[in-house]
Amino acid sequence: MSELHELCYLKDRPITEAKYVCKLKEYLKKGIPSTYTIEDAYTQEHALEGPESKSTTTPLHLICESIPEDATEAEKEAILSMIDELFLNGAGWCLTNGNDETPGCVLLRRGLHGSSYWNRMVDAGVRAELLFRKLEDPNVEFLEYPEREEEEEEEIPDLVETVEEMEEASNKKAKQDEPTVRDVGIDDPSSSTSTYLKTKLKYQEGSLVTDKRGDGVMMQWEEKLMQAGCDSLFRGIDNPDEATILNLGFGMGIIDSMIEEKHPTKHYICEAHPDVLKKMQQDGWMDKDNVVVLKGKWQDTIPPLLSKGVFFDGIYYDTYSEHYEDMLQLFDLVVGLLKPDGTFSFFNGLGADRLVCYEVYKKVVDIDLSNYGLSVKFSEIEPPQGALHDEKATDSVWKGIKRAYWRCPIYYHPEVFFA
Ligand SMILES: C[S@@+](CC[C@H](N)C(=O)[O-])C[C@H]1O[C@@H](n2cnc3c(N)ncnc32)[C@H](O)[C@@H]1O
Repeated sequence: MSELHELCYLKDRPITEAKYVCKLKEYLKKGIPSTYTIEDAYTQEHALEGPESKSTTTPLHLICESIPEDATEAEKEAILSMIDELFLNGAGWCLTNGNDETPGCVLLRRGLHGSSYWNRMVDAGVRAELLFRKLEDPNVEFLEYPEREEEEEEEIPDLVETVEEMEEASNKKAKQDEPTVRDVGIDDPSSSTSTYLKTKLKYQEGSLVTDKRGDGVMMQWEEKLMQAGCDSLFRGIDNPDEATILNLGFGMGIIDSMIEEKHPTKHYICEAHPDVLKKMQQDGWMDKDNVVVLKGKWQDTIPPLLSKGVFFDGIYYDTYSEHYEDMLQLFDLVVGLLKPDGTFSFFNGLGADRLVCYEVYKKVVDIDLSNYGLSVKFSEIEPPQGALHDEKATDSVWKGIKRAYWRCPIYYHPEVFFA
């Protein structure tokens, strides 16, 4: 094990600035990467060759694992400085160790959710996500690093990755981690809309799933979340008989049935999948006087409404196989279609496969909406216990479903309105 890793075990108490932060800065200045893992150190120490280890126990993981329960205020400050220093030097907030835990997950397991350490992880995630967006933006030009003078060159240990390598690695990781609106797996054919729309669907007891793989598109256990969504759409309306509502994504029609119970004047439903449209036809949705079914992708059917003078009291968004980028495009339409006192809400599954990512996206969404003069308020809803259990548990809601798309102990229900 390297000296850097030894330091991050925080064994020598009290933990002080002089003993720990200064030493850490020294190691980082020497060129030891902030992402140097104990697995890398082992491989180097034993001069091993072979495939690189996939698990990455970084210095941040070690610190999060080692924070003493009885740390004094001064010690906490020193530990936070160490975390800051690591982030300043490119440490990864979402790298996972052998137990598939990010540093934030380690804190959560240790009961440190909501602590200052936890907030540091979330803030680093938000910064990384916003920076990644800039790196991807073709309109942003980056200055080249100036060539260093020969004589100035210091000897750097061969552990150091080049800036390009570090950027490339972090970009690759960030792309993989870009959340979907509903968390579909990377290997899932439904992770692209065009493939999803060609995938056969099946309605079965309590869920709508893809026919062959059994991926959950929508599930009955989300009823409570849909009820919260429906209530939000009518939030600012005194008389529901004068309400115009838009729902994007019919699925099992759970939220649309709830909306209908409130008798809105006009209820627009946008749906793109042929099997879902067939079901809507069978169940009489096309024949309801107040219902307008927009057949096709919202990207095609909603923009024409902008020039038709249609405005909504409530807009709900819950699709499948779409990414956060799609949602950003939707915000352009929402600002044009929402009445000044209207409410926009959405199924919030952004990053919902781990709490730290979920909280990062909670902040990112807030920042993005503020660019449109919109504010978001989140309320907390407890998902049913069975949603948190794996499919072997008797009360699991995931029985027969290929992959759970929900793993958070709390649902952050969003209500968005003009600030
Ligand atoms: C998770 S379900 C919606 C569930 C719904 N909230 C409910 O209460 O039952 C997602 C729905 O969005 C539809 N969808 C996916 N992409 C779409 C798009 N680009 N435009 C319109 N509908 C889409 C899917 O076919 C699916 O019916």
